[in-house]
Amino acid sequence: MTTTDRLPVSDIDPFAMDVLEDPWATHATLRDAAPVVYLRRYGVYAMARYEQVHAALTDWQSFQSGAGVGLSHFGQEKPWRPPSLLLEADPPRHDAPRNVLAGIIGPRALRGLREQWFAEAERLVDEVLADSPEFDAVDRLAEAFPLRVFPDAVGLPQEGREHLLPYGSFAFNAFGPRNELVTSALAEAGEHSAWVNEQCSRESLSDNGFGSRIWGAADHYDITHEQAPLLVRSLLTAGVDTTVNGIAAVLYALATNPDQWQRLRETPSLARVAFDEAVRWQSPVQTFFRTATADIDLGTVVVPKDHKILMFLGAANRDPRRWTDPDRFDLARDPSGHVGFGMGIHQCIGQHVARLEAEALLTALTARIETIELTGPARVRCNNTLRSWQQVPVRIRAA
Ligand code: HEM
Ligand SMILES: O=C(O)c1ccc(-n2ccnc2)cc1
Repeated sequence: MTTTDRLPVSDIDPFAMDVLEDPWATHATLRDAAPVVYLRRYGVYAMARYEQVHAALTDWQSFQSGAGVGLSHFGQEKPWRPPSLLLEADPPRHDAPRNVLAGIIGPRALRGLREQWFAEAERLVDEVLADSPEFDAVDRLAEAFPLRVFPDAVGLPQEGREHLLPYGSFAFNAFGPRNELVTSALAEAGEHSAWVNEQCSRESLSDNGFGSRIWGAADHYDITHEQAPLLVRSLLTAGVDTTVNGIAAVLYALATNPDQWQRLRETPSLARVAFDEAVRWQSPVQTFFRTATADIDLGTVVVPKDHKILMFLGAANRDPRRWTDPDRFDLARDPSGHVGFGMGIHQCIGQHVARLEAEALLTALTARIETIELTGPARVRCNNTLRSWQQVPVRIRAA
């Protein structure tokens, strides 16, 4: 780390495979270096402390999303696909799409799905229990459950759903630099993208699902008919990979902290707290970028207009300046205020879907399983944005 005119400069590559595999030490280095560190390799300004990340997330006027929330600056290079109407938009363009989606996947809208998703979780856990007591929790639970409930809730046809995970994985890699994670998936990305785009059309979507309700919002002039397919695309991009890795995170947390698993079994109503504490502790979405709309004077540093700022959500969620014993997964903690779902006007609109899926699965598991423990090393699947799990091998003992 060197400091030129008080701006700490670093040659750290946060998108290197070894850092993506195990980011925590790099986060500590960045946090301890300074409130803002210039990453010379990418020419971006990194924030890893809770205070600065929270401030950037809640100041959309200075830290815009409209130039993209990845490394690429949409004003300087062509986006790989038409920009998101929510994630990659600022007010006022951001507002109507956000309000429409809030009405369709917000907490009230999900009430009708609770009973069905809880029943589906019980069916899945019964099936897993009927097989071997040793299995991969990523394959049998973290991937299986979201894929059982979410595509149906959107109103997708059965055919082609295998495109969802690889499409999402590519989209999350595409927020980062064009490294091997992007180039190695380019060939197949076109096919996944074509299927996803096709599902966004009105005729692809079954009645009364999230997708047809988005088209209904266009019929009521809440958004235009040109915007409707892009809103459906947001759901297809965001709706699976995120929850798969959020659920993998909470299963990994519980399998590696038996005392916390027992605490959850004694008090199953802690299921939602357990999920949010896992989102804080692992941060399934590790980073997002912003772009300076003007020279931003941060006291120690001025971020020049049009430069990218890299916000380390995962580092902020483990900042000892904000959290007591931050590296510990602890159900006694109140995790509210974590930035794992972002903060401010872009705060995750799908967090309620994610929490409901996790609550349904954890409730089914705590009722049926006495113990869950790791039987071997868990394996990370490197991704430029997601903390993604390849494998979490567990052994369970039925209750
Ligand atoms: C564990 C699961 C999830 C995590 C950790 C997560 C994380 C995040 C984060 C950090 C943001 C803020 C982005 C920013 O500030 O630039 C965000 C926004 C968003 N999320 Fe999620 N997400 C999850 C699940 C979902 C799901 C299941 C959906 C859809 C069904 C979804 C839809 C969205 C949308 C549309 C936005 C953009 C909101 C806006 O810009 O107004 N997310 N999410
Ligand atoms: O509009 C899109 O394509 C899009 C929207 C949201 C996400 N996202 C990230 C974390 N939670 C959701 C990803 C992609």
